[in-house]
Amino acid sequence: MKLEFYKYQGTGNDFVMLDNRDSILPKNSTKLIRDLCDRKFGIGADGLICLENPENNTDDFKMVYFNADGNESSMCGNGGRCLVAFAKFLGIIENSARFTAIDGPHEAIVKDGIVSLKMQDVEEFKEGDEFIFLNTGSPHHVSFIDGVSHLDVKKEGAAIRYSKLYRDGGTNVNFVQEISKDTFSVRTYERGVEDETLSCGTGVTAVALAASFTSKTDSEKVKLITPGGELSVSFKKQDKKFTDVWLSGPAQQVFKGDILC
Ligand SMILES: N[C@@H](CCC[C@H](N)C(=O)O)C(=O)O
Repeated sequence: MKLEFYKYQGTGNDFVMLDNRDSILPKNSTKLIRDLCDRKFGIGADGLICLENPENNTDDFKMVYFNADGNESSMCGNGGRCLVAFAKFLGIIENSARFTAIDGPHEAIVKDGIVSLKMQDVEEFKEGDEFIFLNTGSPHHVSFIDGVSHLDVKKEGAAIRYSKLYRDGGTNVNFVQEISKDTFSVRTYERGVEDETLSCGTGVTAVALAASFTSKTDSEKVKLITPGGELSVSFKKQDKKFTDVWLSGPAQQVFKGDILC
């Protein structure tokens, strides 16, 4: 079988993109997706995303996300932004989009190469010993530390992801250092990739909200510096509830191809 694919990246979080409106991806493709995402034997990516037909009259398309391990997972913020750029490339949308992902409906705007994606409202925070846990479409453990650039993120992230705190579903883990009152440096260990990725959209969203929740910032627009580039998150905070949450940053097509599988 020959599969046509596109490769996208958003601040270095990279994805195989399939136009699956005609169901080109066979059902139960866990091994195939894992093989396509393999960096030595396949295309190489942190995940694979299918653009599918919308399930209602108001959406432009539907998003289905798989981690590099081949399993369907929760929301991917950078992947959602890349999918919007892909939908624009395919001529499905112009400069705005509405779509549904596993965590519910999303809106997006494309302007000057920047894709801004509206994320779900957040009002549940768990405060632990030197960490905050919240769900921004995907689960995130956020830990504010010093010396983030020297950290062994794979080792320390895996220890938290597999700890008894998160035994059932696991979690993504973000290590964060404050640079200034509205700027934070973030490195993320991603569940389902089981390694550090260059950037994580739901992760930096969690970091921005956690920084505001813990009064580390009083700004409603936060800049996040990841190893793959810069993202921003804006929101409205009312007491401990966060609404109108937008994740913004670049999303680019890297190449297209056909792969035999
Ligand atoms: N890279 C993503 C997060 C993808 C989901 C995550 N690996 C999980 O399974 O929870 C992002 O940009 O949000």
